[in-house]
Amino acid sequence: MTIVPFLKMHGLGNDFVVLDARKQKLDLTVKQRQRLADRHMGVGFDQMVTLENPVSAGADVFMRLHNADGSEARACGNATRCIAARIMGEKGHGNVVIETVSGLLAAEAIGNGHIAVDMGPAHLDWQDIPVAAACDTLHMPVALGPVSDPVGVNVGSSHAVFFVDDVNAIDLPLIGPQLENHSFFPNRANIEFAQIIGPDRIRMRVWERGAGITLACGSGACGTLVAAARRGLTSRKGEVIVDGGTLTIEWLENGHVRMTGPWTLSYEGQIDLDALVNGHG
Ligand SMILES: N[C@H](CCC[C@H](N)C(=O)O)C(=O)O
Repeated sequence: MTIVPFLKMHGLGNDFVVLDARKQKLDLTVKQRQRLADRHMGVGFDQMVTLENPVSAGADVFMRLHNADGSEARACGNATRCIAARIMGEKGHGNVVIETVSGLLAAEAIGNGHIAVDMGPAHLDWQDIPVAAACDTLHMPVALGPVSDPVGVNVGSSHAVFFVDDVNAIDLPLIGPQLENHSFFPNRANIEFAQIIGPDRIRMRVWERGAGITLACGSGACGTLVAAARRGLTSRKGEVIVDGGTLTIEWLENGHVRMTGPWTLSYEGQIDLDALVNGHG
């Protein structure tokens, strides 16, 4: 038996299983993660977060991320707010630094249960997305059915943002997976569809790399605001309205992206990981 501290947390309906591996090492296989992610056989999640002891000085915790398909994710905005809130509770103060494979993320409690996170710099070069061929990421040569000409942004995770007239008219389950796995994205990509509502408001829906349709994607909201500002469609600060709620995103003058929004904890307990991931049937 491997009894592990277990949390179910949510950022605007983007849902996470949080396993605490700070006292005992956890090393799940891809198949075991997929089993845990299964909403019928396991517990279900968009991303799984494993908390580990930090490596870098100044970090309060290390956050490792995996998608529902078992693959590793390099950033997750919604999970970062959840973990920041959790670690703030542990430490008893409102400023924490979360370490990830993509770097150190500083988070701050700003009241009303909201957390602001510096998601780090928005990377815009084609090699940073990454994409298969040299291009200006402001206009990437990708098209499928009714959508074309996305903007590429890497905010720890890779995003391709397509601007559309009506996000509700997009057949996400049809074109989402084809774009995620498009040959132009050698490491796959998160795919956002964005509709400009006003100079500081964007409606966005997402097909997440490794997780499919989710109700929200924090790094995707960051990428979307940066893409819109680069195209001159919005200012550098605005609200991104996803299916699960609203995030405030600001592309700071120093090139970093600041994301502000809520978090939720719905369950706290322990699980027998062996029984759950290996199954009985
Ligand atoms: N839900 C996450 C995004 C996860 C990105 C992941 N799907 C990948 O890059 O593989 C968020 O709130 O930012």
